Amino acid sequence: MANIKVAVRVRPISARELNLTGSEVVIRAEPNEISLTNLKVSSSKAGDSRERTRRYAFDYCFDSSNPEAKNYATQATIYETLGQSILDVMFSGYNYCLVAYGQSASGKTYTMMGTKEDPGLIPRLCEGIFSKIGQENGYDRIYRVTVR
Ligand SMILES: Nc1ncnc2c1ncn2[C@@H]1O[C@H](COP(=O)(O)OP(=O)(O)OP(=O)(O)O)[C@@H](O)[C@H]1O
Repeated sequence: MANIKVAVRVRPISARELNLTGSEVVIRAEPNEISLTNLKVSSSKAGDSRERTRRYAFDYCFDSSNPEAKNYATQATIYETLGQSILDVMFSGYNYCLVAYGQSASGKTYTMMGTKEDPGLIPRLCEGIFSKIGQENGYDRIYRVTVR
């Protein structure tokens, strides 16, 4: 199993971005692939050396661009897909590092922390840690949880 996994999440277009002229790139997220279509490049590509559609593969791709869509990835979806395996690794005694990377306003804080009403990965993981400890039977293990 690879030691590093990369997940991409597509957030909704903001009102500000909608008003921007020139934001003519269409994003599609499949479970393991993101494709970006530059609408400025014609489908025939006549006289244009640029690719109209570029595809990028990742371990996980979450489409949170449209809450009405069937495949909309909620905060719970992200936790169920990533969080559970993180807990399994942690409870097997390994260290785990979770990093959010992306440009400003791309949704790092929303995904990691979320809101009070709809928490993100970190609060859900904290709950998961304590609920897993609570499920452990017997007194042969002592857990020490620290926040640094
Ligand atoms: N999946 C999402 N669904 C709905 N809204 C989102 C989502 N992701 C981000 N947003 C909204 O987009 C805005 C920017 O997100 P956020 O603050 O998480 O970005 P950031 O990457 O942490 O930015 P910065 O690096 O500048 O701190 C916020 O208003 C947030 O609520």
